[in-house]
Amino acid sequence: MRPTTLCFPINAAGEFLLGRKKRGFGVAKWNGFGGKLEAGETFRQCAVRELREESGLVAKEADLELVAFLDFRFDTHAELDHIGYVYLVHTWQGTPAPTEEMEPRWFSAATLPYEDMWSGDRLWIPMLQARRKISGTIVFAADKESLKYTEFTDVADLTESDSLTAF
Ligand SMILES: Nc1nc2c([nH]c(=O)n2[C@H]2C[C@H](O)[C@@H](COP(=O)(O)OP(=O)(O)OP(=O)(O)O)O2)c(=O)[nH]1
Repeated sequence: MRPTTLCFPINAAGEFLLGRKKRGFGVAKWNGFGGKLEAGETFRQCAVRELREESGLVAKEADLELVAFLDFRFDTHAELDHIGYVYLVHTWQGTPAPTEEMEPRWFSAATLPYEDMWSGDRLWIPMLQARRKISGTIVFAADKESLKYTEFTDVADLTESDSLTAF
């Protein structure tokens, strides 16, 4: 699968904006806003575009704080393997609006709906809430849902890799 981006808008109260996905990969799950890189796009361009398309929020590339690099692997479905860059978004224009793809809602840090999120999220999202920057590997089992293996490393600094935009 193509490389992906994922944005989590955070408001002044520290709440996370999540959207409940109405279609596609991860349907019915709550998640941040993101999707696959399009040809010729940089990761930040993709992140800004997906955030706007899925939540209605308009952010500038410079307002995205890169906080994680995640390597998603599928034990028995290698065609689904992909990487993702994760951003926190502190500044934007507009207000969250439901779209045909996503229904947005604010959640306090302590009440994220992990039971209706990707199964690895409860492991790494709290690291981001603790203001850590991480690089991680998440291996899903044959059911494409449960976790087979995870590994997370703190990193001092993160930069998008240009080589990953060639696909
Ligand atoms: N929180 C979380 N997000 C994940 C995980 N795995 C994973 O791909 N994502 C994110 C990365 C992307 O933002 C999104 C997958 O991309 P997508 O299928 O929605 O891409 P898209 O919008 O371009 O595709 P589509 O709607 O046209 O099918 O899900 C995970 O384990 N946890």
